[in-house]
Amino acid sequence: MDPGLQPARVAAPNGVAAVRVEHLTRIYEGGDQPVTALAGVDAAFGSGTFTAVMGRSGSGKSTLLQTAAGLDRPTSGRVWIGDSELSRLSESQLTRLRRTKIGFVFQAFNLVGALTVEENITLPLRLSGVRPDRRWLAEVVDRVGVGGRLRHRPAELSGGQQQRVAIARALAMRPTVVFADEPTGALDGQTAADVLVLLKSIVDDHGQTIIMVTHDQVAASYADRVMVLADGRISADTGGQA
Ligand SMILES: Nc1ncnc2c1ncn2[C@@H]1O[C@H](COP(=O)(O)OP(=O)(O)OP(=O)(O)O)[C@@H](O)[C@H]1O
Repeated sequence: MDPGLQPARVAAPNGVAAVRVEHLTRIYEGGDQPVTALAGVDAAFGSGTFTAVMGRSGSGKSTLLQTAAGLDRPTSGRVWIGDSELSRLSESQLTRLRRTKIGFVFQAFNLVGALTVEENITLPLRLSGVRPDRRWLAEVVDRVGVGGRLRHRPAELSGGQQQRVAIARALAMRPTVVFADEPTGALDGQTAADVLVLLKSIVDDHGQTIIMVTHDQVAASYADRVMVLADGRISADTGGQA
């Protein structure tokens, strides 16, 4: 772990963390034996911070991301996105919150091949029926550097460009938090570095909050906090606890 890492800012200026999890537990039933993927995780992710979540395969990283992002319900424990506590929300409220407050970036980009770059970026807005904030969108497109490719299809772009489009799409709604699962896993070293510089600059310049799962120490070095999971628990954390 990089000893030069800065301690995380845990809370937003108004005292509300962008994301908070309390005693988060996820047990998968159904197999021969129940699997405890998360065993009571407590953590707060301050507004404007960039956290890398690391740990060996099977340590619970994806499960933490999925439950914190409201894609999966925990077995017990609670999750807040800003001041919304997810277990209090109905499925439709949760879907709305995911669409408006949360951005996702995945290893496999997950762009829609039949849509243009511009249509991909504005898809979350159309799905939520939200009127686009044209100035913000222009800023996002400019920031990720895909302005010259708006009418192209994803297949016409390089992997790095596709991931930049996915990042623009994740930011289109001005979400409270962006969850990124191995966002550079499919990219070569230089392209990965460019994408990580972009993510970091979005945190530094726009106060965006990013939680990124990665296996890669180099990728983690761009974050201002590194949290390590082992057997569903936090085994190391350069930032503050909840
Ligand atoms: N749907 C599921 N059903 C049963 N067990 C599961 C399920 N999803 C995950 N697990 C188990 O939960 C544990 C944590 O899995 P998780 O995917 O969160 O780990 P991870 O740290 O993200 O791993 P990797 O780095 O390999 O992606 C593992 O033991 C995994 O086998």
